Amino acid sequence: MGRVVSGGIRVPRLTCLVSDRDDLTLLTAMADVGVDGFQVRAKKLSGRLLTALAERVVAAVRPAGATVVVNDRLDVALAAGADGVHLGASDLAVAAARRIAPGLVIGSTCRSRADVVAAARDGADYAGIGPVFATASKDGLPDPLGPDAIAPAVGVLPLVAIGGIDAGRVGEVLAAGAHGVAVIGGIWRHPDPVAAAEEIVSQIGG
Ligand SMILES: Cc1ncc(COP(=O)(O)OP(=O)(O)O)c(N)n1
Ligand SMILES: Cc1ncsc1CCOP(=O)(O)O
Ligand SMILES: [Mg+2]
Repeated sequence: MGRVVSGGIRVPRLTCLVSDRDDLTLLTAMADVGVDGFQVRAKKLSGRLLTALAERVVAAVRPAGATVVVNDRLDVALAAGADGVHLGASDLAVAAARRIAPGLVIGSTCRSRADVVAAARDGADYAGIGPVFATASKDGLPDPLGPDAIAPAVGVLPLVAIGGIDAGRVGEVLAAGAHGVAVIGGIWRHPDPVAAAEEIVSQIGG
């Protein structure tokens, strides 16, 4: 499902964000139905516990070929043997992460085409663009960008849309030019998270 974008790096089409509060026993089933990316995002865990969580996620989904990225922490991504790291505005700078880890997948949070251009210049592999829609999963974000913000940012890096995305909204963000989507509530707050993930996979198609 993921496609090679450069240097052999596959940027996932569907990234499921995973925290320590989620049912980790479902991860292998999600990977088996086609979730090709997982992001370990547990903001309150110590480095040690976050590493243990990331190792568990890697063990659960790597056999199916899914990519695992750690949110915020390059050191944890390296320690856990993850494929990459997702960096936001208050994390290590993309350029510094790229110097330290030439072979890792690096994602960068972006809110505009200018952000995406800067992320590409600094060595990012993909841009996480959002929040596209309103989200209940994170406080303190700027107003939703709306799906119309995607098209102007296309053509620099693969865009992974995030924020309020579920199976019913995947179509419009992909039509706007997003390469993929990243999801919390649309999977984990669904009564059947594996079925919800499979439905998003089917909306993305091959
Ligand atoms: C794919 C993707 N895009 C954006 C984000 C947001 O990352 P960040 O700005 O670092 O905020 P937190 O997730 O750390 O709260 C993301 N995690 N993934
Ligand atoms: C971490 C983050 N950054 C922008 S939106 C978001 C949360 C996405 O969660 P959901 O898929 O439940 O809207
Ligand atoms: Mg972050």
